[in-house]
Amino acid sequence: MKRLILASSSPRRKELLEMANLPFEILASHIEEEVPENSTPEEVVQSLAYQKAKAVAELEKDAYVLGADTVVVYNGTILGKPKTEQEAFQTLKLLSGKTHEVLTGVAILSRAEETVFYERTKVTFWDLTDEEIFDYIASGEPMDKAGSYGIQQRGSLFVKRIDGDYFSVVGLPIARTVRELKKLGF
Ligand SMILES: Cc1cn([C@H]2C[C@H](O)[C@@H](COP(=O)(O)OP(=O)(O)OP(=O)(O)O)O2)c(=O)[nH]c1=O
Repeated sequence: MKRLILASSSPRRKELLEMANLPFEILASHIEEEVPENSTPEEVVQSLAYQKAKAVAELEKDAYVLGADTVVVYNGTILGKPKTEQEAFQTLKLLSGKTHEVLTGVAILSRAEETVFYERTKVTFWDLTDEEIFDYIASGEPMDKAGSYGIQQRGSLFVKRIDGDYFSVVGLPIARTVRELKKLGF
């Protein structure tokens, strides 16, 4: 029986992986994430997912360890979690009425093998009024989320169109992840 560890403190990733009906443990790594310089957003999410999984894989040598990372990309720029409410406002103002991409990188590592991939989802927002943005920030929802919104909560009210895996926007492309786990013998 193969052991699977989710290297994440995200309750959303835990819930999504639970849908797979595979037994797993959780061991979050709390590493200092190092963003590789001069790299594309696709490389960044895969590298960060790898770093999160690697930190735990080094401690748990007989397990498969899954790490993931989600970013929002607009106009080639990565928009991560907002550091301040002002930054959340600027981000949401930027995304208003436009289409952005959400990239989630996933790494599954064991001593013997590794799989790293990413999924891209395009999300189009309605035009947002400043009042809508202020109210949303006051709810506290944007602060721990890439791109300053959560599509699974009140952020859903901003979404006009989505093209790609919804669950990848929430934090883990579960269908692809399960397919990759099956290839690894789960
Ligand atoms: C765009 C978007 C992001 N998010 C979340 C997913 C991720 O949890 C978070 C991006 O931060 P991440 O650094 O990817 O993950 P995390 O810090 O929450 O968890 P861990 O590193 O321990 O695995 O933003 C949503 O919940 N909904 C959304 O619509």
